[in-house]
Parts: sequence; structure tokens; C-alpha cells
Amino acid sequence: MTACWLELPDDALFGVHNLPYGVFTTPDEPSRRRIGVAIGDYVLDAGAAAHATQALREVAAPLSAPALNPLLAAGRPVWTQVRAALIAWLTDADHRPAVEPCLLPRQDVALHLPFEVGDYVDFYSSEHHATNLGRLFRPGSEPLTPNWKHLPIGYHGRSGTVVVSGTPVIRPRGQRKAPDQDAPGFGPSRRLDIEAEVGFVVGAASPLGVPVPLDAFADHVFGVCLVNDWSARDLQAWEYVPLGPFLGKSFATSLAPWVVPLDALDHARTAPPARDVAPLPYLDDREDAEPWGLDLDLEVRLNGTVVSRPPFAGMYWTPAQQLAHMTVNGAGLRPGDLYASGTVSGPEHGTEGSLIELAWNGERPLNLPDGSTRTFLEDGDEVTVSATAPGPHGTRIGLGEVTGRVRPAGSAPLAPH
Ligand SMILES: O=C(O)/C=C/C(=O)CC(=O)CC(=O)O
Ligand SMILES: [Ca+2]
Ligand SMILES: [Mg+2]
Repeated sequence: MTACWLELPDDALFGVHNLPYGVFTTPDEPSRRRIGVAIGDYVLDAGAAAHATQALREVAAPLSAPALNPLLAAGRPVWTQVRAALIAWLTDADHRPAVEPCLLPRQDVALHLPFEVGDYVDFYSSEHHATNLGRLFRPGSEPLTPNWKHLPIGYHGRSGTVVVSGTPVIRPRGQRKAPDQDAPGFGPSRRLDIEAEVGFVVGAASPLGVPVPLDAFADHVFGVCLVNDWSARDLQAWEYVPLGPFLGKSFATSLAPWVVPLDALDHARTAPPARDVAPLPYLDDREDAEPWGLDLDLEVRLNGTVVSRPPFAGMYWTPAQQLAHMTVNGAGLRPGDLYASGTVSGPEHGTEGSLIELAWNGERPLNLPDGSTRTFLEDGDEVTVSATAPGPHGTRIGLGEVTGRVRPAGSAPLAPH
């Protein structure tokens, strides 16, 4: 592939091999949402570029929408065609005069939720995270539940509270009951936490009644997007038996503004960990020549300090297995459905994807450079999750970042993004 005519440095995380999609507005037209593609320090106004280059209708129509949903719905052949067009526009000098005026400095635009989120599912696919949470939430019993290595455990979340990176997170209120209390009290969560996760964005629909097999993953999933599944551990611990997470995780789930297409992650594909329990046939990827483990390196910053580096490559269940499981009962997919990997935790201290693990339920507080310590989040704290992945020729591509600052319980809502 030829280089971008912008002559980006080799270490550019938003180079021409990446080209993630988002939705932006400009200060002079704050209600006109447009699809943007990140390149270097710019956003390409993709609809304007399609118009300027007189692109084919199949390419121009989905890029001219105010959200990614029409592109998601269009399916893999169109995704390939659109990506090829973007690469041509940004690498072919003949296109430069038409395309260059469609670039805007990224710092000048506001980024919004890139797509209207349909159903939202959250999985639980890190063996290290599940083992840690089992120890913390269910001391005295086996940390991994008997089903854990037979199926990717998940729950349905609340898509209406998925918000774009930068949206403040208001500390939730709810019922909480400490083990030594007789009855629950009500008030702001005292154990507000994060979960660093990777989200998978469904594109092509599937009909009701028809499971999506492992090998159809790339026909249905458009791309990848970082997620922070904010979690109120005290609300969660009291409410979750026996039906699972509810209000402790449904007040805000933050999404990065950039969806990295699967095509950009070819170099990140890797074999998942060995399966020590044989999966049932619909989940069995052991003979798969192209498994869907992904070598993504996550980083979690708390008030600017790196507190964890979770490795995605060690996730036990892959996104292809999660999709196969999510549809094996005949549930249909719709464009804009989102499913998250589950908290990404590695085996070593310093690689956990949540504070309850990093600070071990308050027993091992984190020290911050300002001399303060943290067990859970305080009002005013800001958490940022970022990630990179291997690109071609030893380069890296970026997944951008998902950030949010905690506001006190009862804060007035700010304008939605
Ligand atoms: O083990 C539990 O009871 C709870 C687990 C979680 O809170 C994790 C969750 O939301 C799924 C995940 O992110 O891995
Ligand atoms: Ca989660
Ligand atoms: Mg949530």
C-alpha cells in the first residue's frame, strides 16, 4: 500500500492502515452530525470526500449519514468497498486536491456516539478477572462457576445509557448493604469502579431463528471500540443474586468515539489460550486456522497516572465465540448491536481491568503521585482507557481512548453528546 500523502510519521496511531470511523460536529454547525474518519491529527469529513471525488452511490450514501448505522447495515462487501475508497482518497495524489479540503483538525471537532446502539450485551471472558471476582464476591466457593469454561457467560445491559467518551459519569445512588449490616441503606455508591473492556460492533443483521456460526463472525461484526463499563460494586453485590448485574452497571457505559474496522486488525489476530475443557461443537475453535484472539494492549489511567496495562490476547473466549453463543438460541442481530468482551484482566498485578482487583477490595490501596490513595473512585476522578494493536511492518494502530470524569451523586445532567 502506498503512503498517505499527508506524510504521517511511522508511529502515527491513526495512520492509513487504521482509518477508524466516528461521528463529529463542528462548532459552527453543532447539530449537523457527520461521519468522520481519523487520519493523523485530522478527521476526514467522509461524506464530503465522497461528494468531492464523485464516489459511487454504494460508497457515498452510507458515508453521508449522520451515524454509522446505514454503513453497519450495508454488510461486508460494502465495508470493503468503502475502506478501499478511503485508502485511495488518502494515498493517491490524484485525489489530493479534492480530498484535502475535507480534512479538519481533530482538536476542532466534537465527537459523538458513533452509532445508535441497539442491544447491549456484556460478557465475562477473562479467566483472570472471573477468578478474581469470584474470590472477592464469593469467598469460600470455587472462584470459577461450573459453567465458565463451557460457555461465554454474559448479561444484557442497558443500551440507552451507553454514552460517548467524555460524558461525565454521575455517581449512582441505590441500595447497598454491607455484610455486617442487617438491612440495606440507600445513598450514593461508595464503591464506584471501572471495567476496561473491548466492544464489538455488529453490522449485518441476522434473521430470528438462525444462529450465526463461528466462521460467520467477520460477515456480521464491523469493528471494535473501547468500553468502560462503570460499576457500582456495593449496589451490585447486594442486588445481583440470582439474576445478575442490574442497576449497579446500568447507569453509564462509556464508549470510545472511534470504531476500528476489523480489516485494520489483521495483524492483531492471534491464537486464544489453550482450551483445557473441550467446547461444544458450536463454540469449538481449536481446529480453526484463523482464530479470533486479538493482541490488543490496553492501558488504564487514573487522573493521568497509568494504573494498569491489561492484555487482551489472554482472553479465554473470543469475540467469534461470544457471537456464536449470543445467537445459538436463534436470537437475531441488528445493525448497531454492541457486545463487550468483559473486563480485560491479565494474570499479574498491574494488569487488572478494574479497581476492585487492582486494590483488592480495598486491602491494597493504589498510591497516586499526588500522595493520595485510591480503593474506589472519588468524585472528580478521571479514568481513561486506551489501546493499541500491531499494524503492518512493525507499526502500531490506535483504538483511541474512552474517558470519563466522576461527578457527585445528584449532579445536574450536562448536555448529551
Ligand atoms: O463475578 C461477579 O459476580 C461479577 C462480575 C462482574 O462484575 C464483571 C462483569 O460485569 C462482566 C465483566 O466485565 O467481565
Ligand atoms: Ca463488565
Ligand atoms: Mg454498563
